[in-house]
Amino acid sequence: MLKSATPKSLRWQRAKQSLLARQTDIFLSAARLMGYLWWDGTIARRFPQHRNRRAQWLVGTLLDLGPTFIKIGQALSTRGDLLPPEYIQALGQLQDRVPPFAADDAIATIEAELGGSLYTLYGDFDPVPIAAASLGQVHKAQLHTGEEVVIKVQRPGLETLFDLDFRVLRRLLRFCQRYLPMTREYDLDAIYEEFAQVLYQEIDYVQEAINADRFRHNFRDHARIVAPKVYPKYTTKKVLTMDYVPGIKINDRQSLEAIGINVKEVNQLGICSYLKQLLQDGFFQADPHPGNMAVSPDGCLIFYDFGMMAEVKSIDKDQMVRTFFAVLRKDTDQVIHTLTTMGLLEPVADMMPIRRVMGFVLERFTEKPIALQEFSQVKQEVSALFAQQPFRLPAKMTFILKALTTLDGVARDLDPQYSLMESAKPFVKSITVAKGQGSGLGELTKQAREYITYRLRQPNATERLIQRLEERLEQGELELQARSLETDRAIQSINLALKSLIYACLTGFSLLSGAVLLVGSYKLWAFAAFGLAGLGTLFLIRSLITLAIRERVSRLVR
Ligand SMILES: Nc1ncnc2c1ncn2[C@@H]1O[C@H](COP(=O)(O)OP(=O)(O)OP(=O)(O)O)[C@@H](O)[C@H]1O
Repeated sequence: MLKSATPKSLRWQRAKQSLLARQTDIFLSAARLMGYLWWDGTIARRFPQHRNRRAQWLVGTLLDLGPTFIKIGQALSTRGDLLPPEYIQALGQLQDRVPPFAADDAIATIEAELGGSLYTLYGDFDPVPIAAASLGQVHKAQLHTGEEVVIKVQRPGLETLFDLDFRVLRRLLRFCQRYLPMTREYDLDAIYEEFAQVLYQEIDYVQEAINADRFRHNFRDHARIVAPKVYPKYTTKKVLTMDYVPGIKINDRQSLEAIGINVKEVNQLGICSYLKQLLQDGFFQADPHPGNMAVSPDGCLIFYDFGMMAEVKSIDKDQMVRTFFAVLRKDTDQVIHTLTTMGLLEPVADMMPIRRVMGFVLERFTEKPIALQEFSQVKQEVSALFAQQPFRLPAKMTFILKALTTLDGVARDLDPQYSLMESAKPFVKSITVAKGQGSGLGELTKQAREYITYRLRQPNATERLIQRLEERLEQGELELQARSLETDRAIQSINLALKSLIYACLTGFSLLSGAVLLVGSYKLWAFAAFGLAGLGTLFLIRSLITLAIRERVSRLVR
């Protein structure tokens, strides 16, 4: 029997899990996290080192709680809008820190699932896994027919643990909805349902095999995109056997450059393959993190993981060409129209916030890399979008956004200056020169002509400035303050006249009081009142003189 080092036991790896013990663990961790987030957001706001420590605590806790929570952490690692940057950075490491499980357990699963002893099934098997992920681990092996393969084996007891965790999470959700009013802002039920659906789909390797076949079929004419071939005879719900296709991790820029791979080309390949998946096939890999993509020594892009796929309505080539040129022209309405056709946006009564966010994205991000922090500038619009009832960002759109932001991170690791439009060009070229129905050539000619006219009609710098000001006024970013010199002068004169009136009243009242006090033999008080009257007279004279001078000057100016 093969032996391997048994890794340190974590809480979720206990042989028997009771609902109560699991619930206590999860509730306590959730309470601590909320406390920490509150503390970091208020009292320790100016101490990033505290947040760093807490972020490390969170990573440790998620690892300790096991696969369900590691997956939640991975999903959260792209939500810079929800968590502080220190947490985001720490959660990014979750991918590489999942401990492997014992080879004996992997072998037991393979034998139970495929119904035979290991060496009747495979010619060779390496007990040391080449990778360990949250849901399974990957062993290299060889079929009796000689093919080099990898076997992805699911972690033992994963489905039972998922069932338990999702029951506890449902209870946690009810608790939050009942006792924490601020959590009612989020549609927690929808998030829960979506998450459960995605995770259960991910632990079904038969489904993953079907996805992999479909993906391979879609890229059958693209020699530089590789998806390993699956062996259905050696595949079940918990065991997946596929061709061994080694490669260099896509974000390992140094190793790629060392063997002479052009990272710009890799970016182009990645972005074009995603555009094809999204627009042409309507079937895309929703989790493009660096562990799921690699580059072969001859520069091909390898996709490994087909557990998390999403479907969208594909669009025809004419519409694709139209949309591409609309992006170049920064034509917000056309782009919104395409997204609505694809079911990625739902039309609402007030489309202004959507238009503004889209305008912002087209203006800033088409020519240069996306900087997520720039989104803070349109945060108001984004929250306005969510506040709009019944506005809802369709779940698929959140998938796409997650996929695109992850892909963008990978692309930027490779080439910090990459340009989305530049990298997309080969894809646009490929759809326009493709033969067959709706080849897009006619549309391309029409769009290109319109684009040239658009470029020629581009306003000069001053016109652009005026246009921008107009837009900002329309969108309420600027308020117009009209001030006239004439009005200003009139207001100042009225002010002075009012002051004079007040001084006159004060003088009169003081004189009168002085006289009364004098008659009543309050000499001292009477002098004080006369003094006040004198002072009032001085001020009165001064403001009357100023008023007269102002009058003169304005008459002269006029
Ligand atoms: N066919 C293959 N050939 C060579 N290496 C592979 C193959 N499939 C997977 N690997 C290696 O195993 C690693 C994990 O694979 P994969 O992403 O499919 O596992 P996973 O359990 O679905 O992980 P996660 O869901 O966390 O992304 C990959 O990063 C890659 O290094």
